[in-house]
Amino acid sequence: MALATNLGFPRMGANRELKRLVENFWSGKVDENALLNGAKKLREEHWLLQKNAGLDHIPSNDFSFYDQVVDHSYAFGVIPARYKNLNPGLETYFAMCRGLQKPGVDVPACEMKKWFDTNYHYIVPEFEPNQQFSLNSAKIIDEYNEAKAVGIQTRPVILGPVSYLLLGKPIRGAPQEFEPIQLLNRLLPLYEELLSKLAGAGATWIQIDEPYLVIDLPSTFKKEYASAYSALTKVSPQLKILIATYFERIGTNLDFIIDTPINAIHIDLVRAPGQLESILKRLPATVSLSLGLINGRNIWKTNFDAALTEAQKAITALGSERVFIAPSCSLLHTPHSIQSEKKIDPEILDWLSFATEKIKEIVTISKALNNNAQSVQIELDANRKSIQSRKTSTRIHSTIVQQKMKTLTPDMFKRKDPFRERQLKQRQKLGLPSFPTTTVGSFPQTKEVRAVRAKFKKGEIDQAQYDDFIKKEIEKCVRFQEEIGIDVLVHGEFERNDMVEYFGENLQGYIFSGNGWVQSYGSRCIKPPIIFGDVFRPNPMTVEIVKYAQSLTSKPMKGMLTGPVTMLQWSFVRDDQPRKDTTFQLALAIREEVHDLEAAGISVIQIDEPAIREGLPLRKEDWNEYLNWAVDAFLLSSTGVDSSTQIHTHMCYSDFNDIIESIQRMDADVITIENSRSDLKLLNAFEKREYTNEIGPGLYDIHSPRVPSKEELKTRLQAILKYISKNLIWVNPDCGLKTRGWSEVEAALKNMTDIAKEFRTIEA
Ligand code: MET
Ligand SMILES: [Zn+2]
Repeated sequence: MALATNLGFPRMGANRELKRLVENFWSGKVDENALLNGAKKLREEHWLLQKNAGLDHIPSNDFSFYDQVVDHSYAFGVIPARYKNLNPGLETYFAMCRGLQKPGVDVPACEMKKWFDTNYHYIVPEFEPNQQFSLNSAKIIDEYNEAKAVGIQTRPVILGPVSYLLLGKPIRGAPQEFEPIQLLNRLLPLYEELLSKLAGAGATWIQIDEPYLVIDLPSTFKKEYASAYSALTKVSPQLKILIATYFERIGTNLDFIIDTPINAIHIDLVRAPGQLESILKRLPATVSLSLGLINGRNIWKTNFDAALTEAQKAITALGSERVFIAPSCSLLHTPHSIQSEKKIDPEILDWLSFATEKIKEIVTISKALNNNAQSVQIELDANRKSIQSRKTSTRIHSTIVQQKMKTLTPDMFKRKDPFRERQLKQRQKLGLPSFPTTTVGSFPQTKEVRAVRAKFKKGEIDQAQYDDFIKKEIEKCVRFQEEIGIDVLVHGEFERNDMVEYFGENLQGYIFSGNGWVQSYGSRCIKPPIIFGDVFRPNPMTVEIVKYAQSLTSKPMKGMLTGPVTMLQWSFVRDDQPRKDTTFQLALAIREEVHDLEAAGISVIQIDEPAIREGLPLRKEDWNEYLNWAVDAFLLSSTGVDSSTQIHTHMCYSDFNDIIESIQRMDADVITIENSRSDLKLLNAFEKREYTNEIGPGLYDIHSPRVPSKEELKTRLQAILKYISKNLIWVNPDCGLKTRGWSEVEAALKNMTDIAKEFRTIEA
């Protein structure tokens, strides 16, 4: 019998109950008990949902209040010294996630990074050379027991020791030669202890995630993997170990684990379908194969016929008792269910499948394999119909778009003049001081702003009333920026629910879910729009608003757009054409908007590409192909302007060292970047490779409610000056301010502009 299995379920709940719960706890509206009870209820709901669907392996410990990696650090006692004096438990835990300011305490948060190539963020573990680990297995064991108490035998999920160490970084000041992986032997005994506790509690399977197995690793890692898994497989004969890989092909890294006596391997057959055959040939007779056939990163229905063909290959080679049917990765990256989607066009809704539906797909595929197709004939027929309907729908292809794509010429991918000449023209036109100040775009999306938008969407107020409200917000925002002396202003993005959704709503080829939320970091969720067809721009999207904002001030007002690669990365995208083609369609639409903004008198235009790096393929050999078209797409969107028009771009959470040539090739006149959470090491790239254009390295971290002091900002700017020449530096926060409150923003930006002014005189 092929088993129906899952690797992880989204934790937020059908209506983001977890978000509310956690945020209410942070603001003191509910106490710890209510938080714990609410979380327990959610976990139970999710387990039962999977059980009732008919899954054989249901995950536990896939729940988290913030992030599974920080949970893991907490469980293994990897708590940086700066949090050691806080109250143990949730205070320490959440301080690691978000920092903590209270009387006598002021600790910043840990660094946050993107989880491989997803838009999920994890908290980066910090290891000391002399790291002492200590096991606090309560969460993992309790959740296992909790499920058992409602009659569900779960398969606990934990992060594997090698990947865990590789995800972390040495603490500041650690000797150069120290690498966290050197701690493996010290860490393993605690894993053994944990596994033995789980076995003692009755667990029969454990899922150990080793996503690093899909990354390029030197062959010396065979030693680490071998020592880890020969130790862990010895712990208990009754506890079987599944090693999960996902997001890419395992490739030759299979050698690292194939000789260890593990019981099963999970592979991602959506991202890397080509790996099935070679793995089937090499799999030892004692090892089962978990087939990641259901896309855990996208929302389209699985093509059952295609999936069954693949699964059948595995069954023929291994026998059905050695085959698991599974999602490609944890379903964490998909929304909860399509059940609450009332507004999506029924034709398109019929093509979609979210986490809950994917669970059912897994079960149906397993049944078709185990019982014979007739037992699920209705489901198979319905699926064939949906797949066919999507293939042949007239809503997907637009001849106008196809036509436009054929008329692209090479000069649509470059600026008219080189940077130095543009810089002169822009300086003449804009007349900015040295150390010019700006912000990354958004200002606080207050409760009021969101409430008014909700009213508008429900039809409780009309367009004119809504526009009026937005205009007032813009005016307040402009006045504030003028008052504190910001040089390049923004309108504040109050009209935008989200930087991608807003543009998607104004483009053809997109649809929107009402409730398709996916966790991004902590309690923050995003609702990726869905690109289902050819993209084009029927009308200008931002011109009126930016024109209005410009009319309020004599200072330059920055037009604010989301770039093509980010539009792609943060949407659920078509899987029926190459990503490049979709991105170029987006780029062309943005190019038209840039053109219209310039024609409306806007001389500074920012095209945000925060996601360009996260789009990088996980395997280095695939990088060039991606970078070529990604940079081309940005160029296509941004180069149709006069040399005196200043193009900005913005990126966050990126390590630029290895893609600096591509960033240079993007040729933005100014780039603002995030660098305040991850020290200044990001700036190495700009220093060493002599990046030529202007740069605004984020002066402070906007992801935390802390207000940076002037001293702090000054020290940071001084440090930045060591990397970047003073006539190229811009002064700005490290990202948009929409998640912050006004009082913090006012205080922080005031400090920031004061420091810029000070530097103008010192450095003049
Ligand atoms: C994640 S990058 C955000 C950029 C956007 N312009 C903002 O300020 O919110
Ligand atoms: Zn950003």
